[in-house]
Amino acid sequence: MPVSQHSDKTILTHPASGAGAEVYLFGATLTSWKVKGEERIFLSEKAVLDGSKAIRGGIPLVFPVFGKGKAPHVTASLPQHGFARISRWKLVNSHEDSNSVVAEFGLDHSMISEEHRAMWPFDFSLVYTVKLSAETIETQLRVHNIGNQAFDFNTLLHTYFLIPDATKVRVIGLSGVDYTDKVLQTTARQEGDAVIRGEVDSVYANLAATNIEIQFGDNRAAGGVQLHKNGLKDIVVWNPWAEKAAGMADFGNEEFHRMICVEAGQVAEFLALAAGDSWQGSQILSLL
Ligand SMILES: O=P(O)(O)OC[C@H]1O[C@H](O)[C@H](O)[C@@H](O)[C@@H]1O
Repeated sequence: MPVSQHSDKTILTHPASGAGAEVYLFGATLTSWKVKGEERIFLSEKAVLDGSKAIRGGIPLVFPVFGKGKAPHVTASLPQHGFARISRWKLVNSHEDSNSVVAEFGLDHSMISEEHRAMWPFDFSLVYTVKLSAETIETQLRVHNIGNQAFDFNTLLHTYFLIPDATKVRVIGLSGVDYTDKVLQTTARQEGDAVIRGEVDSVYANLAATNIEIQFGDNRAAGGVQLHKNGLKDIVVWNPWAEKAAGMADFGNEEFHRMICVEAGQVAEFLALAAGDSWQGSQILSLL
């Protein structure tokens, strides 16, 4: 079966190509994308997969706040990155056509904990669609305001890429973009490709470009992944490096060498969604 449901996760298989993906219902977190015989998504060997905390790796979904909300904003008491990544979603639909296999996951206000509902009292519905094709995977989030009052939200497809060597990776497509460096607590303009030489936590705001490349070395021959984004203005680049990694219980001490997060979303500013309105954003990953 191209889409099979197990107790805790959904497995998508693209029969003609052998490509595959796995999505945990907890957080609708995609934890694996295999294409051309290789895993492309980083999942920590220490990731907790029992639903007791956010999954360390894959594509956690950030909603409705990025990082920790700040008073007096209504998101101030929510956990870091919101509740979507720590709520149990359900598989609402699956289908296939000649090119792709699709699974759709849903989360709405009736499915989140009482505690989170009290912290963020809006009526919403999220639909997350994962579309696996022979050489690409598309992940799309739709946000529906089904209540009678407007709400603000951030969202982010917090993608952890599995890479051969963090010191060699280049993130292409950010040159000339202003960013907030959360490590140095400064703002700057990116000149040239973004590279990793230590802890990186940068929020690039309002990119005109829609294609970002995660190139594994100095040229395309080194391989890599293209991230094509749609309706998502901002990009976050993150690598915790040694010291932060050592302080994270669910991240192996040496794992920072083989991962980079390049995260497409709406985080520099909140988006406002009027009662009855919907919004959508997506990314398509493909190999370079
Ligand atoms: O540890 P988490 O809550 O999963 O957050 C992991 C990281 O997510 C984003 O990339 C943020 O920019 C970082 O500041 C944060 O450390």
